[in-house]
Amino acid sequence: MPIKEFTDTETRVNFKFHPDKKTTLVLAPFSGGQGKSGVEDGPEHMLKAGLQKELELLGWDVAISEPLKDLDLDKEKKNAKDVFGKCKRPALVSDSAQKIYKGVREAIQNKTLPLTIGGDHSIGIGTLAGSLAENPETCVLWIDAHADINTPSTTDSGNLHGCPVSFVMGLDRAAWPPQFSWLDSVTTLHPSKIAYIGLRDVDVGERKILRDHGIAAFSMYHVDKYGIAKVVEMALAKVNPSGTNPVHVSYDVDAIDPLYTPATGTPVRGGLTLREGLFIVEAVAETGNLSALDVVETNPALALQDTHALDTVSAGCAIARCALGETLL
Ligand SMILES: NC(=[NH2+])NCCC[C@H](N)C(=O)O
Ligand SMILES: [Mn+2]
Ligand SMILES: [Mn+2]
Repeated sequence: MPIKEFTDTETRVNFKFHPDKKTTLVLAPFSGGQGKSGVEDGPEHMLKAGLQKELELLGWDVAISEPLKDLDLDKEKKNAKDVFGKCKRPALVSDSAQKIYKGVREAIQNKTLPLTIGGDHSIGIGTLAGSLAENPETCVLWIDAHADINTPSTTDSGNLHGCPVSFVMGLDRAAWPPQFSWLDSVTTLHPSKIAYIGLRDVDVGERKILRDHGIAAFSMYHVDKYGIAKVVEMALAKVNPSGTNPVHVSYDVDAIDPLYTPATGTPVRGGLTLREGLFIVEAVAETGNLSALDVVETNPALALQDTHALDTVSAGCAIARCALGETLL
């Protein structure tokens, strides 16, 4: 059978929340949620790799939004006073997340699917809050080696990219840096509406939070035990039992094994194969319920050789394409 070229606008996938196939690439070149610089260059690398054109070839109309355009990241990161308890750079992280929140809301209001490219995972505060503000029914798949659900009380590192989920859930509100109060006006994410896939490096405090709230957490053990197809099915059944709600996928490239995505700040061995990683978003695409996607933690500066950066960036682009229906044509 000849290989079909991806120029059709008709696909077997029906994006129920985006039947017109319009997306906004929300660029989030941000690194304040952790200590390593270079992760802010993720969006530029993915664009240089041709992401926009690739999505257009899949039949998507692509707009670009740059909510952090006026941010002087280097200058803001030097502000030594931006600390609250153990939390590093809360003012910078909160301000940037709020800008991304507005960008994501605007993308949804324009009837486009927000595809946010990071940047470190602290931007997930903004993207999830944006999705929830526009549709409180939104459920979440968090694809990651880490749970990113530390609170200002439980975090050891003080890096806010390890905390986004707890903020969006409104956990440990009393310990929040004051800058995050804008989140109070946004519907919080209910613990029954998030499932993790790919976990293998979860802090002690995070384990307790996951257990206490009965959060669906599929670790690499479950991937090995059940296979990735069954795991995605179980995760979706848990967060979206009716199958009718929008699904926001927040994808940390470190969920995939560092063999395939080495250029990332907190790599953990024993991860998803590249195919397992892509299968997750293909399966979500197939449900037709994808409503938003984040691809985060690509840090080309951490490559030890050229292929490391290329592999990581191309995996990031592949996640975006597969989520938007490439392999289901
Ligand atoms: N988005 C990430 N890569 N997060 C890594 C978090 C690591 C660790 N659990 C922390 O809180 O610091
Ligand atoms: Mn991670
Ligand atoms: Mn993460």
